[in-house]
Amino acid sequence: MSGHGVAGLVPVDDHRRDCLALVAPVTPVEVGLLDALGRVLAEDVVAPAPLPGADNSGMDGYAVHCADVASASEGSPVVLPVLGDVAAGSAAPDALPAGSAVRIMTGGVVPPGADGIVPVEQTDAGVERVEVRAPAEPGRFVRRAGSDVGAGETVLRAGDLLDPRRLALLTAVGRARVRVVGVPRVAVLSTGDELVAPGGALRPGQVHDSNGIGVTAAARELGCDAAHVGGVPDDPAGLRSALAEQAARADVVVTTGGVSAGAFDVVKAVLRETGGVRFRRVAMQPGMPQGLGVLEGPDGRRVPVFCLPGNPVSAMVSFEVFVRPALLAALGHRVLERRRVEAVTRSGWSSPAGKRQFARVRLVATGPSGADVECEAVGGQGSHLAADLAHADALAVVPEDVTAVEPGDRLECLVLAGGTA
Ligand SMILES: Nc1nc2c(c(=O)[nH]1)N[C@H]1C(S)=C(S)[C@@H](COP(=O)(O)OP(=O)(O)OC[C@H]3O[C@@H](n4cnc5c(N)ncnc54)[C@H](O)[C@@H]3O)O[C@H]1N2
Ligand code: MOO
Repeated sequence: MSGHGVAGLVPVDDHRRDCLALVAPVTPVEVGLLDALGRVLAEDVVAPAPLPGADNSGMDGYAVHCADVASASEGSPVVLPVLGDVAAGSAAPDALPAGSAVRIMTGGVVPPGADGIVPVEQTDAGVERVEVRAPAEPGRFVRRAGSDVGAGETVLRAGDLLDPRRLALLTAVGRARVRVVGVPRVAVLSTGDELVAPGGALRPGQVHDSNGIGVTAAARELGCDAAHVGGVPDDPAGLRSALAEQAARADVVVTTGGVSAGAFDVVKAVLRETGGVRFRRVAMQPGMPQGLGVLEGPDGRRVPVFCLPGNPVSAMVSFEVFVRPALLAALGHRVLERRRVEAVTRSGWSSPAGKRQFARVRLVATGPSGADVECEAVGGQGSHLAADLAHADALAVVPEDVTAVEPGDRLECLVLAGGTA
């Protein structure tokens, strides 16, 4: 324990570090380029040939010897015979003799000997002979071989995130497939006798299993192959067999519920028996009770398991703070953090002593340029207020030693996906 701790509570950063230590990037796989979108590159990519592959024209016009058209002007054009056409994709043209021109299109290979391009707008657009009405500058509008990428140049490195621009670059250097970090299979087990599958009719005391959908969707949003394995009743035998099944096939297991001090907190009871899972109280609100560890699968498989508290806001915020970075690390990402903005709060609220609070806030862009950000609390901070979480743009981080947030205070906010600022 470090810092201003409350006895028995594990600091948020320590728990986060322990969660990250449980995961490693998934074994790489080779995929087609469109399947690599949003994935992390698992190899360095070297361009085998230069880009462009040859000197080519940057304009539709005529390739010429610049010396031939040095005197050309509107009033006194130079007339040259046109020996042929070079389109983008045409075979490499023959050398251009002095005193002649070829019609060339953007991307067409500049014939050897030609050292400049006259754009078609500065000519009469002739087909057999052309009237050139302006001089050409040597090298102007010629896109040199290798000016974009040199042969042997490393264009992307292992660890780079593949976005559309990078997929286009990989294609340009000749790739159709690429090695990327694999996708973790994430199994989400929500637990509780009171849970009813989405859309099911509720008897008094029952709730719809919103954590199952919320946590599974949050894992999918990152790019994981996540499945909601179902609401598991508070029955030790049933939970044991559900966990054993997932330990045999999943790469990461996430449970929700059953980790506090209740008489039926079955996740804690069952996983404590295995010895591979620790339960602790983390110095945060919401999300105090947490479990983490490893499930032993067949053939020595070791599957990280994260046990999140059942309260709906606690489950989602715990995912955000602990599981999201761990899954991003499994996906090979370098950046594991949400974007942070500093915001001046318009409203005040209380925060528990000795706990880092992740408060649901709405962000408001202010100032003449909209670059300043203010925030205000969305509703209360109770762990059952799931609608407020759904309406929040960000989680404001209230430090452990702050018990009252006052209007005008400056807070660091983790910007959530779909937020407006
Ligand atoms: N005596 C104590 N009671 C509680 C403590 C404590 O330290 N001592 N901690 C509280 C805190 S903090 C939290 S957070 C919760 C965590 O409880 P569990 O992880 O054991 O979760 P459950 O008891 O199973 O459920 C809590 C709450 O959340 C609802 N829930 C559960 N799963 C779902 C789901 N999949 N979808 C929607 N809602 C769900 C459940 O119905 C309960 O209302 O414990 C406090 N208590
Ligand atoms: O700390 Mo529990 O996670 O809110 O209410």
